[in-house]
Amino acid sequence: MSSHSNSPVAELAGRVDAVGGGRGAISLRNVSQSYGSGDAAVTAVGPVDLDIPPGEFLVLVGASGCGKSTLLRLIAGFEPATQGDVEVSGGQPVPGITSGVVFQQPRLFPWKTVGGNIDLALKYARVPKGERARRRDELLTRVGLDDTADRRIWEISGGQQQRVAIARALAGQTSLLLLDEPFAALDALTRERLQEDLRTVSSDLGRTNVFVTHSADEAAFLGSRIVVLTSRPGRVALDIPSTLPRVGVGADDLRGSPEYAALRAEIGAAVKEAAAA
Ligand SMILES: Nc1ncnc2c1ncn2[C@@H]1O[C@H](COP(=O)(O)OP(=O)(O)OP(=O)(O)O)[C@@H](O)[C@H]1O
Repeated sequence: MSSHSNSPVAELAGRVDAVGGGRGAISLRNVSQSYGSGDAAVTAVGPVDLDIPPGEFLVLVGASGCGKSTLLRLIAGFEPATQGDVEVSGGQPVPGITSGVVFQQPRLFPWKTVGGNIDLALKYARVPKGERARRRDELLTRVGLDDTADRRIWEISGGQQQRVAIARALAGQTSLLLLDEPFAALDALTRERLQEDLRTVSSDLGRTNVFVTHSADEAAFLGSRIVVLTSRPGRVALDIPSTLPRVGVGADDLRGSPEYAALRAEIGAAVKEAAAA
């Protein structure tokens, strides 16, 4: 078991979305995204074909500017693809409904308290008013932020703010979590701790995760499958299923294992090769 197997975030995962009916599945068919027109047109990504079954922890990795965030935005439904079909849970992606999103910066509402940020997410998730306070406290307890509901956002650390952002994403109880370099701005220790919590969460059945990163370390540690993108326009250069165990081994043991080292090296080499191609 991970050293954080009983962590609050892990417990929370058990409550998010029942498995079944293809919820959380992602299908990308011949998907491309371009910006601008004429000589100024830029194709950011594609064409990409990808099937992500429910429960997968897919890491998208590639050099800066290769289109990782663009692909994530298409899956979130923030913008329509210029070409191809994007389906989530068997239909069109709908922001805030078919997925929860965590960005590099927590993007919390600074004028609201910690609890107020979660309340708003519960409201958008159409959780009945009478249930919101209980659910909010439950979420905060389970991301390790007991007794912070009344704190202002600037009174808590960056790592704590990112925990609030994760709780907020989970408040919607979506079967898909999209994470765009969520730990990049954090110190190394906090980053490792949150990676461990997230990995433990993901080993619970039911939720699909798509996680964007530059880091081969992070990709090897987190992914049940790692997709390496080419340089812009990002296409699938390599699709690597991870054989690392997702439960039953501690984070330190995993990070110290030769299998992890080999996977990390394979990803690192593939990213370099794909960026140069
Ligand atoms: N709204 C937009 N308008 C014009 N160009 C865009 C837009 N969004 C992205 N691009 C371009 O598309 C390309 C891919 O950008 P994207 O942010 O998806 O890459 P990325 O792999 O996530 O980069 P990084 O790792 O640096 O965050 C870049 O060249 C970027 O400038």
